[in-house]
Amino acid sequence: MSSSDNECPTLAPVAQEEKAVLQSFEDDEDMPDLVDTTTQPPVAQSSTKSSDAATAAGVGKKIPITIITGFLGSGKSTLLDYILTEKHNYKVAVILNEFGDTGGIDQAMNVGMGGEVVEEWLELKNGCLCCTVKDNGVLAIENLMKKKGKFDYILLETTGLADPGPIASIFWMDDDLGSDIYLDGIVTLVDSKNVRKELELKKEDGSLNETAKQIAMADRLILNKTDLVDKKAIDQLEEDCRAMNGVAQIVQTQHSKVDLRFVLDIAAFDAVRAKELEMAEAERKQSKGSSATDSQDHAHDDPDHVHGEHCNHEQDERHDTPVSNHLDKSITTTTITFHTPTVSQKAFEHWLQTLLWEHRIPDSEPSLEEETPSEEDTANRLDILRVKGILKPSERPFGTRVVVQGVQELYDIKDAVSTPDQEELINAGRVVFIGRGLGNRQQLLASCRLFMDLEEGQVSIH
Ligand SMILES: Nc1nc2c(ncn2[C@@H]2O[C@H](COP(=O)(O)OP(=O)(O)OP(=O)(O)O)[C@@H](O)[C@H]2O)c(=O)[nH]1
Repeated sequence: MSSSDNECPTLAPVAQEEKAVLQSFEDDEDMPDLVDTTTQPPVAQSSTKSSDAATAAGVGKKIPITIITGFLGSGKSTLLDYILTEKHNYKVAVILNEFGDTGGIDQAMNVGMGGEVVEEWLELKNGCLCCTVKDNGVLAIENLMKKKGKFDYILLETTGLADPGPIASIFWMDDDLGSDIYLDGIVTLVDSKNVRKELELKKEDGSLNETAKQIAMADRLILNKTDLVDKKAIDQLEEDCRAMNGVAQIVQTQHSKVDLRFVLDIAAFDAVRAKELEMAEAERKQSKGSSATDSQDHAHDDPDHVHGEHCNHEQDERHDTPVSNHLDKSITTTTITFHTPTVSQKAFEHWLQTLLWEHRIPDSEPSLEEETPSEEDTANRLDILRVKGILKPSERPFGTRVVVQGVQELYDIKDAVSTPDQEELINAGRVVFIGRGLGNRQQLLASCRLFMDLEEGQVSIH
């Protein structure tokens, strides 16, 4: 499937829903068995179209994994619960990626509820499934994969304090795992009532906080708990989220109830279409337009604005609800479009590597590796959280298209499998960057032209 499709694919009916939940284990050797926790009668579905993954329940087929993330209390467990009790044609294995030892049981008890009590689950040792415990995490998944054939979808719920980047990279980049599973997408729950406060939480080292990263890296954003905010505020929140992440599809909901096609089997890391990226850009522009009008007489637009007695807009109901334009404005989405038949992949990668690895927009000057970064450097530091694009490399036979994917410092370029859309036939491609420090677009454009040896007009930025 293509994530660019406006309509998500429909899932086939199931003869028997089977939920595979894993029991907890104390060490890496003690791998749990998959257990059936539910046997429920089939419910008629609206379609009979089957997904590739769903029909690939046997050995030798890749299994999709969806990462479900979001800040504490945003509704991740509620979503898991909802997915597991809804009808679909997947036999789902759930991984709870816990942090610390207090929340695990509560969360595990939330999993797989459908009237029944789930008695067994997998709680990954050492909590956070990030770089420091990557090997354990990989081992756990490898062991899990030995049970292949008993399930055909993996849902991984992160802790609310997780940076989804390292977790995603495990499943996206690990060569051993890569043969068995693929990262289908990152789904981020947003607590519509509290997200603005969460985004204000500062990290001591000046790095981006987890909520910001979770929103920026999402393929799907679920604005949850809309019952706790008024409609105007939730619409504003959607606009603000789109300004941060212009490529994620966004839905508003309560109690994490979403069409399962919105979150499962979205192939976000495979199917990238130029048209889709262009649509994201158009939506973003629309959002900006309405925000600009809105902010003309509204001091909330000032990132340093603090609400208080001096506020001259007490009538604004947003004072009682999440207030507009207080999402992390340092994170933006920027789109580069190449208006040439092809571009050099080698040159592009060179440029991309500097952006991602040196955390700066390169000009002709190389960085001084040994130099301790000043406060100003830290403030201006480029932090690209997500890259998504499609290119036609000049080094390849004409017409060949490649998909560019990046999560934090990792990136991957592989051949596109989708048929080209009109946009891809016309130009050499389009790449979207989401991150902090992308505000100076002219500098970014100049840097791109320099590295890729492009004339004015051969590349544009939005
Ligand atoms: N009012 C309201 N409450 C909700 C909604 N969605 C979830 N909740 C409640 O919010 C609380 C937290 O939801 P969870 O699903 O446990 O959130 P979580 O993200 O898994 O939380 P952590 O495990 O702490 O990170 C629970 O009491 C839910 O019942 C909603 O749309 N509206």
